[in-house]
Amino acid sequence: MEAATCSQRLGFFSPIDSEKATRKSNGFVSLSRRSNEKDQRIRLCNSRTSPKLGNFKLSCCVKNARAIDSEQSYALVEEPLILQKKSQEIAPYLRGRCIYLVGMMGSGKTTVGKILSEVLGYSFFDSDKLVEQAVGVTSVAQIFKQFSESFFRDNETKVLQELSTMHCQVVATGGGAVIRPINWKYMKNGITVWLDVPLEALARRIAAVGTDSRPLLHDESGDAYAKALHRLSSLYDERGEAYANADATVSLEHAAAKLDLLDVSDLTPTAIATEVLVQIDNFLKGDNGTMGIGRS
Ligand SMILES: Nc1ncnc2c1ncn2[C@@H]1O[C@H](COP(=O)(O)OP(=O)(O)O)[C@@H](O)[C@H]1O
Ligand SMILES: O=C(O)C1=C[C@@H](OP(=O)(O)O)[C@@H](O)[C@H](O)C1
Repeated sequence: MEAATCSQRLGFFSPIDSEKATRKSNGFVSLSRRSNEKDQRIRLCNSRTSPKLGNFKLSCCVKNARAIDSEQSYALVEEPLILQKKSQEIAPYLRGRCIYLVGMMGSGKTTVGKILSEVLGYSFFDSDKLVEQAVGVTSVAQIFKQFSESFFRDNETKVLQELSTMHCQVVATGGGAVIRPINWKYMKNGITVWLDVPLEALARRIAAVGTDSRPLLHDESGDAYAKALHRLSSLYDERGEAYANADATVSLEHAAAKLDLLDVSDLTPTAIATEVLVQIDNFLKGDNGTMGIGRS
């Protein structure tokens, strides 16, 4: 559905091209227009978390509203609709195959994976959480501390083996799942997608949330961004080739360029989820020229 149709369907709003749109600091997107009598403002969904039209939280108020022009804001309103359209387009060709998101720590596997699962009607699993449940602890950090990294890796492989027998799920894998060839055997029962995020952006995200839950990055002292960037760089040197085994790659740099964005940080998780579906579609059509398995 086009955004204009959406707003028209709401019954009391003119087509979108006569409106102004902007994102609020709370993540909501506002559409506003000036009428002869008063300003009207409508709040649509939180575009970061609620891609489904059916989930739009709607409220309308009449007050003096300052409208800000921004082409990017129009895109934000339309993003959930574009995502939904793309998912409807490729769903029949997925035929229930699972989607495995791989990528470095902090690349957005969990955030984007949840959005994808919702729009595709799939279940969502975070393999780290399944390992925690299997071991009976509450954090991966605890597993590394009480047992060892190799104990964690063994359990990660068992979890991926179990998941590989299932259908209709999006799996956010742990950043290191790619290093064991046996894990690829299990993940290749579905479609694997690499979220390729520049290391500087990863370090910024991780510095913002802290490294407590990521034992391979945890360091008590020093500048969090610099430490994270340094450690991520050496992990990436070891793993870069392994990530490239994925069936499809979503390069945030390419995705940002496509949308005329200067910085990958301006890409919303919804836009990234859409790009995942675009790249899966290319893979299914065999457009990547090497491993296409055909859409039908
Ligand atoms: N597109 C994005 N833009 C900005 N921050 C993001 C984006 N995607 C994820 N994040 C943030 O980065 C952090 C790591 O994301 P997460 O989804 O947990 O990554 P992963 O599962 O790959 O480790 C979280 O704080 C999340 O909110
Ligand atoms: O890169 C890695 O080796 C790891 C990534 C983590 O998952 P996320 O990528 O979800 O942070 C988690 O599996 C563990 O801390 C090891």
